[in-house]
Amino acid sequence: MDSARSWLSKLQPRDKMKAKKRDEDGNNDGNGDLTSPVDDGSLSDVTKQKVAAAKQYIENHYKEQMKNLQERKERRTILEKKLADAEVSEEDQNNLLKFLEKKETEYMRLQRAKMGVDDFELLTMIGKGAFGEVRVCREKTTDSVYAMKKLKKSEMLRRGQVEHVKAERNLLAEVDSNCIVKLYCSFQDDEYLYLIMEYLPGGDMMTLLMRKDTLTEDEARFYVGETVLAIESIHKHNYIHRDIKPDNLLLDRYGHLRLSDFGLCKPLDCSTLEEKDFSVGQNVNGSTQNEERSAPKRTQQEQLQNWQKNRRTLAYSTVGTPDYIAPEVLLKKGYGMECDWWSLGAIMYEMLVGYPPFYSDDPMTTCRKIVNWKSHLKFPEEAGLSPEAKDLISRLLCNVNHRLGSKGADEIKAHRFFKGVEWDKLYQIEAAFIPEVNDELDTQNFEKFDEADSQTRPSSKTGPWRKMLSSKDLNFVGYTYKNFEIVNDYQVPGMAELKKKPSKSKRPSIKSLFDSESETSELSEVSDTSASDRPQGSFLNLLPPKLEASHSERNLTHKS
Ligand SMILES: Nc1ncnc2c1ncn2[C@@H]1O[C@H](COP(=O)(O)OP(=O)(O)OP(=O)(O)O)[C@@H](O)[C@H]1O
Repeated sequence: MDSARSWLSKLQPRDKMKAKKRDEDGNNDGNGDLTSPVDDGSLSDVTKQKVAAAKQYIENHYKEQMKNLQERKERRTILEKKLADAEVSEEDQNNLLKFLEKKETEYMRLQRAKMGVDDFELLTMIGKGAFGEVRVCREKTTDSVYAMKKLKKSEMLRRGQVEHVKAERNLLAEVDSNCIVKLYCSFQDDEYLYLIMEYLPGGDMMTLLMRKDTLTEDEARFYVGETVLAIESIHKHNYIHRDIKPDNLLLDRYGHLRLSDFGLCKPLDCSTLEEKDFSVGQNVNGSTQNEERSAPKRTQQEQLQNWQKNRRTLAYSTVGTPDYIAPEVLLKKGYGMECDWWSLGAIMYEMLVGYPPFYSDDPMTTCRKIVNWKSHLKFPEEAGLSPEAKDLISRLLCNVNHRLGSKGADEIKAHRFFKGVEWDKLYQIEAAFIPEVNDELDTQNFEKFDEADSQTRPSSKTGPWRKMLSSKDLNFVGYTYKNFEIVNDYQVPGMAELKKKPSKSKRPSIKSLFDSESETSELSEVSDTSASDRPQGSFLNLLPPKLEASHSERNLTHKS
């Protein structure tokens, strides 16, 4: 922090000049000293905002620096240790250490280089949300393929989502887990924020469910299990997702699940409603519960068809779907991590029944049903759920106090629905479905989007929010980020090669000395290894013996 202070004191004279200029312009904001810690009420909002932004910038900068330094030290220690253990001549040892230092310097230079949208070739659109779009893209200098999520700043400001989008970036940058989509870098220009993520070509759970109608319990066990691990990993970092839904469960090329879309939750606005609005028999549209009850009861099949007809429209609408949101979140009563376990229950129900538990054609009615879950949670006979599945769902879709998971994910893992699941092997075994992916740009597992539609959208450059934006917009300070490991793999010539698996020769090759377990596993996340390179094992290993036969039969039809 000492260096932070000296950084600030260097800034002072120029900012004092700016403040003086503002004073002359009649925009007096007090003493004009940006670093003054005393807010005597004379500071303008703009100045306060600048101070906060500078503080955040400095904090991020030094946190990042410390992390880099630490990692650099660790890499050196690992190499030194490996060299000490190996039969390598002193000269080779020195050369390798020098080589590492040279590469480290190159990294630092790369890290300082500014990334921008022009560094990427934009390809097929694979997703559309309330705030922007997601596209496959290719980095021009390296040919590496990524997914680019582009978010409109004006939209973020208008909807008060700035903090949420920062949370998303922070979570992606902070949590390094197999279950979370990996962030490579983030940057911004005047109009947009950009997240460059790994491209997960397996599609999302919404698309899978729309293609399959329902999953078997064995298949659901696999996906619900991986979702449990994903939720657990964000909870461990003290994040709550609040908006877990099938659209946010992405599948990698091997069919394993990763959680995405943190912080951009857009719950239906029920803030004007109170519990009594949901409970006295009148729904938010003014129709009564009796009216709804008197409507002809749909069979499971009819309800499923109706849901599928409306599903995509709901997903791309600006309000989104409330179907998976916990009652306490809807009621804005204050909520904790348990709300994510409710969403898990709703998703599990949809996997097995075909539509979510509180589905209605009108989203506000869905909200009412969620809040009154006691009288609306029903399991259709036709769906034929096992008692274990019903029990788990019922223990997730219930009051916070009784909800499984409120004392940690282990409570859920221990439920009898998961009997036989080896949790620490879940991400290494064969997935329930292996997506068909023909090449790194294949987008067959995604919906087709109308390109013309995205280009005709009005530019925020002309809107009232434009005034608040500039590429140095204070609202978005601290958004820019680069993932060292990824830059490392792709941009430093020779480094990826150095991280390949050890050669089979008895004497370790110089290159193989760079290998470490964590490095190779990280590399396998992004490199083009074939499915057969994954650890052997099968989803069948997870299942209780009596379920195995039915699962393998289904595998024949689902896996091509
Ligand atoms: N890294 C990725 N790899 C592959 N597909 C992705 C990736 N990120 C997002 N998608 C696709 O884009 C869709 C929308 O992404 P996401 O939900 O993150 O965007 P959003 O604008 O925040 O949407 P929402 O309206 O749900 O908040 C996802 O459902 C998925 O199909």
